[in-house]
Amino acid sequence: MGLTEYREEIDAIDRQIVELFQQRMRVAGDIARCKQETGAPVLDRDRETEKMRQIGELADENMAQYCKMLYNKILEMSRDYQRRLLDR
Ligand SMILES: O=C(O)C(=O)C[C@]1(C(=O)O)C=C[C@@H](O)C=C1
Repeated sequence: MGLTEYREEIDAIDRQIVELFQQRMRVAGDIARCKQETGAPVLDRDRETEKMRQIGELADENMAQYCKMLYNKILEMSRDYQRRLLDR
């Protein structure tokens, strides 16, 4: 495979990432509305700790560090989106 084919492969992967990321953010929005009803805080430290542990388990050993960096960012954006929706 050459550069063009590799880039096409990356483009196809990015289409999936964008779609899945948006799906995840929409579900985070649904969770925000649940939290609004119960008055629960946006940040759930225990859930995030467990999530980061899961990610470390799911990832290949040489990718775990990068997957955790990615999820730190994803969780930050998820909380940001929830706070924006809830206006808090
Ligand atoms: O599980 C929740 O309570 C969520 O709000 C979702 C989520 C996530 O994006 O995974 C976001 C914020 C919380 O701190 C924990 C997890």
